[in-house]
Amino acid sequence: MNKTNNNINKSQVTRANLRKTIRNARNSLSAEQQKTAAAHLNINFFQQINLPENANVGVYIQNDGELDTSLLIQSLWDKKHQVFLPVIHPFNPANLLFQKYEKNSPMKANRYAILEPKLDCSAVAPLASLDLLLMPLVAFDEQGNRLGMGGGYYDRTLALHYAEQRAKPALVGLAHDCQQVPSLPTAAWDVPLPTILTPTQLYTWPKNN
Ligand SMILES: Nc1nc2c(c(=O)[nH]1)N(C=O)[C@@H](CNc1ccc(C(=O)N[C@@H](CCC(=O)O)C(=O)O)cc1)CN2
Ligand SMILES: Nc1ncnc2c1ncn2[C@@H]1O[C@H](COP(=O)(O)OP(=O)(O)OP(=O)(O)O)[C@@H](O)[C@H]1O
Repeated sequence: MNKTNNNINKSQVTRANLRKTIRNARNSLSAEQQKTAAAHLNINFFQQINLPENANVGVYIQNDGELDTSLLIQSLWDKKHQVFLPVIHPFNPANLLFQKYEKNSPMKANRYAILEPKLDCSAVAPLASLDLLLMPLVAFDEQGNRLGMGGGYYDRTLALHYAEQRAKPALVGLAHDCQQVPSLPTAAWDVPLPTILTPTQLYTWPKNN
C-alpha cells in the first residue's frame, strides 16, 4: 500500500474514533443539561443571528444527544418565520430535500428513526430559497471544519452551493460546547462552516463562506 492510501486510512480511522468519542460525550449530557442548553440556544440564536422578516429557516429534529431544537422551532414559528426540515431523498442517494414543517405536518421516522415530514413535493423548498440552514454536526474544530454522522448527506447536498459560493442559505452549525475539538482530519468533500452557534458562543470564520 502506498503512502497516500495509508494516510487516507489513518484519517478515516481517526474520524470514526472521534465520532464515537464525541457522540458518547453528547449522549452523556443529562436531561437537565439538555434542557438548559436548548433554552440558552434559543436566547443566543436571536441575539446573534440576523434574520429577515418571514425568513425560510432549515433546522433539524434532535437525534443522538444533539442540541435540542424544539424550543427554537417554536420561537421561529411564533416570530412568523417558516421552518424546513431535512427529508432523505427518496431516490437520489444520500441527498437531502428540505420540506416545510408546520405544527400539524404529518411525520414519519426515516431509516435512522429520525422524524421527518412525510414527503409532499409541493412543500419542498429549493435549497437557494432558504435564508438560513442550521446544520447538525458531531464535532467541529477551531477552523470551522465539521464532522457529521458519516452519511455524507449534508456534504453532498451542499456540494454545489459551496463550489459556487452561493450566498443563500447562510450555513450555521449547531452544537453543544462539548462537541468542539482542537483539530479535525478533513476530507476533500467536507464543507467547512462559516458560523457555529453553541448555547454559549458564536464562532465565525469569514474565509469559510
Ligand atoms: N437530527 C439530524 N437529522 C439528520 C441528520 C443528522 O445528523 N441529525 N443527518 C445528517 O447527515 C441526516 C441523517 N443522517 C444520519 C446518518 C447516520 C445516522 C446513524 O445513526 N448512523 C448509525 C448507523 C445506522 C445504520 O447504518 O443503520 C450509526 O452511526 O450508529 C443517523 C443519521 C438527515 N437528518
Ligand atoms: N460531495 C460529495 N460527493 C460524493 N460523495 C460524497 C460527497 N460528500 C461526501 N461524500 C461521501 O459520503 C461519505 C461520508 O462522508 P463524511 O464522512 O464526510 O460524512 P459526514 O460529513 O460525517 O456526514 P453528514 O454530512 O451526513 O453529516 C464519504 O464516504 C464520501 O465519500
